Amino acid sequence: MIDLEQLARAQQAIVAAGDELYRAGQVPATGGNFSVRLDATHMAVTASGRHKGRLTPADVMVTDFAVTPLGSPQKPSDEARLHGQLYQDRPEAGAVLHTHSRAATVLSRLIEGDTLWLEGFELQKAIEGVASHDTALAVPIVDNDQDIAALAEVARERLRGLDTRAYLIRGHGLYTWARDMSGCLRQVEALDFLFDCELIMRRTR
Ligand SMILES: CSCCC(=O)C(=O)COP(=O)(O)O
Ligand SMILES: [Zn+2]
Repeated sequence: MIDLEQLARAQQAIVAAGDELYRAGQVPATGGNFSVRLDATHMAVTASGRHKGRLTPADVMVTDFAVTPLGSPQKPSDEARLHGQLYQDRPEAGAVLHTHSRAATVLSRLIEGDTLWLEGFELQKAIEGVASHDTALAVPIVDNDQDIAALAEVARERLRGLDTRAYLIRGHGLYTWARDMSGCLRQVEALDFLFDCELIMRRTR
């Protein structure tokens, strides 16, 4: 049984996140998708194809973590499986944001390996679990795939056993998760700042 007041709060949080992220250039042209954990098996997630800067609560639907809709005729985000999988595998995840910024898109293409290493930036501490600028922050990278089930399996294997709060899909964008939506928004902002810094440093090397 879904708690309807909790669902309404989740819908509001997702609508507000879309507005903030669109204004920040993080989700152009309907890109991106967002979710909030509702209970042990369900999430509130954006419906597919919506403009993320112009969401209303009706654009946020309930599915289980296997992406079966609950009481909605709408189609969930094409990438909802990636959200559900994170809630299944990461008990610490209360909210998940997927964004398509320029920096995430370009930097993930410039790196040939499967990891972006960020080191020496004070803002690394904005990521949950990071206590010092002095530790290297690893952001796993997986190759993009239009087959979301296949992409989900590759991401699950890549993340297995890692204490991370984010990964990049090459040429596509960022997934990040946190205890709640405000932590998740902070991580999107911090990671994108760090991606920008890394791009500038690579240009000046
Ligand atoms: C035009 S963006 C292509 C699809 C995508 O990557 C995305 O993030 C949005 O898909 P959704 O089904 O969640 O709207
Ligand atoms: Zn996407």
